[in-house]
Amino acid sequence: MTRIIGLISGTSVDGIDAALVDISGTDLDLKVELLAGQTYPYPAELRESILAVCAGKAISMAELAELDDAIASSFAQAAENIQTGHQPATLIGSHGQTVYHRPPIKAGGSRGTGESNSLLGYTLQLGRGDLIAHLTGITTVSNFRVADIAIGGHGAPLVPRVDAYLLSHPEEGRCIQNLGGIGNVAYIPPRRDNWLEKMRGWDTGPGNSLLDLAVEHLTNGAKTYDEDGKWAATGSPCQPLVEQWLQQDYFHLPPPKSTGRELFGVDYLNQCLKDAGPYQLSPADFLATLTELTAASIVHSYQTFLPQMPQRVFLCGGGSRNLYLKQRLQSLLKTIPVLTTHEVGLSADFKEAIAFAVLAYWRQLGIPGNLPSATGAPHEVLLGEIHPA
Ligand SMILES: Nc1ncnc2c1ncn2[C@@H]1O[C@H](COP(=O)(O)OP(=O)(O)OP(=O)(O)O)[C@@H](O)[C@H]1O
Ligand SMILES: CC(=O)N[C@H]1[C@@H]2OC[C@@H](O2)[C@@H](O)[C@@H]1O[C@H](C)C(=O)O
Repeated sequence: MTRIIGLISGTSVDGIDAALVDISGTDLDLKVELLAGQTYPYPAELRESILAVCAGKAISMAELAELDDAIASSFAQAAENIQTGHQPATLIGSHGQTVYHRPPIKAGGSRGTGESNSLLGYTLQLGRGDLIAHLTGITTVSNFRVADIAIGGHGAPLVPRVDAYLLSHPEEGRCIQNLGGIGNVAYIPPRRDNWLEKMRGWDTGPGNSLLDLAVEHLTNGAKTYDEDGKWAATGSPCQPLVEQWLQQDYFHLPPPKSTGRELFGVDYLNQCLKDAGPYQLSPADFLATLTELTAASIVHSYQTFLPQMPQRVFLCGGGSRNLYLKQRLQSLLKTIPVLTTHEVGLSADFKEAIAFAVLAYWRQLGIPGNLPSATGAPHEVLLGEIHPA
């Protein structure tokens, strides 16, 4: 058994999710016990700087270096805090903070952002692992995405392989739907025959990113999200707008595929606001319409790209607390029950942090972490760079 800390700040940039876990086994016998989970909000100024860079602000190399180390220090502090009252951990898996993600393009294809001709993807997670290792005195694995990207994969999503071993079922096909800033799905067929090869995974598109940006816009920054989806629930979706927005290229791109705030960010929201102009929607109707787009884009992607629909859908990530979004997903999925991973014993809030603890553990054991059918990489590969303390 190994005691490990998993750390991630996702595309919502709401803070650092830290999980302290005990891990044993390797794949089908993999066992994870969550001892502590906590979200540590970024200092407001640091969050602002990160969001500005994510939105495309140009900064100098000196500023980049400062940002990298400010993030690493916050991650190290989160690792220290999560161990309070527990026996110390011997390993950290730190995802870091994504500030840029560019999916690869197939020859002759387009990634939809039209900014480069190179074929490989590129991704940048800040919060350097060697500084986290130095500050905590704990060996740290970081930079998980780059090895998959270097061989032609998207480097995302990476959690599906962990989902496979923690959430597969002998008879039931399952979708594990993360609703972070960006949404992503892992489809796990029943655990028989070549079930792992039959798995699928991809980024479904917006999770909370458009909703959060809209709430910030509509409240002049007073609120950052719609708690439990209460505001949106008082509105009604504008169906013609949803249909129009569903025409967007990304939703029709076959998986494997990945995306980020580069696509579903501020510019995207501004276009949505523009499109909504002629309909004169109330703020609640606008939020309900964005929620409907989020739910419908997810369900359409299952209907279009899965070999068969799952028997149950399990939500995780902050958006699983948005009851209106959950209700819309349930309504569109009709008889397929929509639950949360919490209901099958895995924290819906800390699953991503737990996953990076598992990926660090696999890296140390020499076990590959990517699932080629989800990242599009040509083969399995070891993920992460090890920084000894
Ligand atoms: N009670 C709640 N009601 C509605 N939405 C919520 C609630 N709690 C959290 N959220 C949403 O969840 C978001 C954070 O989710 P999460 O931490 O899973 O995202 P992330 O890890 O940053 O993203 P990603 O998975 O894309 O990397 C918040 O920005 C907010 O929109
Ligand atoms: C580049 C990047 O940080 N991608 C994130 C993002 O947030 C959700 C979705 O887009 C997913 O692809 C990924 O994170 C999770 C942890 C993953 O790799 O599975």
